[in-house]
Parts: sequence; C-alpha cells; structure tokens
Amino acid sequence: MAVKGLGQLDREYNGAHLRVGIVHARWNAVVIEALVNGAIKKLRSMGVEEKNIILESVPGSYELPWGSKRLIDRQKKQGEPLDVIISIGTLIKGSTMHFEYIADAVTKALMGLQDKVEIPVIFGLLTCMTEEQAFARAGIDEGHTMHNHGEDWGAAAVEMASKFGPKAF
Ligand SMILES: Nc1c(NC[C@H](O)[C@H](O)[C@H](O)CO)[nH]c(=O)[nH]c1=O
Ligand SMILES: CC(=O)[C@@H](O)COP(=O)(O)O
Repeated sequence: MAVKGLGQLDREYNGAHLRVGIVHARWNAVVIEALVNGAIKKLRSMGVEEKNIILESVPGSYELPWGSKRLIDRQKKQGEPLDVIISIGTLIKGSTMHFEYIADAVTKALMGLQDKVEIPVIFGLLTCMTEEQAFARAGIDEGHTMHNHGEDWGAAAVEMASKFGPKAF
C-alpha cells in the first residue's frame, strides 16, 4: 500500500453547495490536462456540480498568483463568488535558475494570496526535477507508479471550503 498521498479523508464531505475555481498554467500541457481532469473528477465525486466548477487558464506557472486573484475578483463582481480556488501548474527543472526562482516566488505568492482573498487557495504546483517525475505525479507514467495528484487537490478543496471557507461558519 502506498504511504504517500492524502489517502482517506477525516470524514465525508458534500460539495453540492460549493463553487470551486480552477486556474491552470498551460506549460507542460499533457501533465496539466491530467492534473486538471483528476481534480475535476474528484470534485464531481464529492458532489460539486459541473456548473459550479469555474475553469480558467494562464500561460505559465508564474502567472498563477495573479490569475488566481483576478478570477476570484471576477467571480465576486459577477455575484457568483468562489468558496475555494485550486491553482495548478507544473514546473520542470531546466538548465538555468529559472525553475528555482519561479517555484519559490509562486509558492510564497499563493500562500500569501489567502490572506488577501479570504478563501482557501489549494497548492496545485508540481515542482519536478524531471519530466518523468511530473508524469508519475499526474498518474500518467507507463508503470502508473503514483496516483494523480490532481485528485488530492480536488479533495483538499472540498475539505478546506467545508471547514474553513466563507460558508463554513
Ligand atoms: N519553465 C516553466 C514555465 N515558465 C514560464 C513562466 O511560468 C512564465 O509563463 C513566463 O516567464 C512569462 O511570465 N512555466 C511553467 O508553468 N512550467 C515551466 O516548467
Ligand atoms: C527564461 C526561460 O524560459 C528559459 O530560458 C529557462 O531555461 P531553463 O528552463 O532551461 O532553465
């Protein structure tokens, strides 16, 4: 049995009343598509309605913090505010320091975003040293050595919105 991963949740959740935003980068599209689909599949299995999953994309992971903030702003302005947002990207180490700077900046910005927007931000950023690591974590490597991390992010979104989101208390 695999040790790593979110595993069983602490209780059952019903996401039927939740509105969930997903902002994803388009870099490393094959991996991103699998992660986004995994997150949506889990959200749907936990009762989130399709019409309440709001999907938007940004070019690369560096754009995730701003794209996430503005999607939250937009939904609020439209009178359809989000309860939680999942920010999804995949950084793969190249030959310069590009990866390290973006990984660090985006991680800190997404963490800090929560205080500004007052909804939970789910950290869906893979920071991989190789393409193989990224494929495995999206559940699409040949040997299926790991689970699709997008599913964990979907589950984390419903749990966090239910316990600590704007409608929680
Ligand atoms: N190298 C990766 C990037 N780089 C692009 C940046 O995120 C950004 O879009 C650009 O610098 C314009 O501001 N993005 C990823 O998501 N993944 C990478 O591996
Ligand atoms: C700035 C870039 O997108 C690029 O030159 C970074 O290169 P690498 O991914 O090999 O570090």
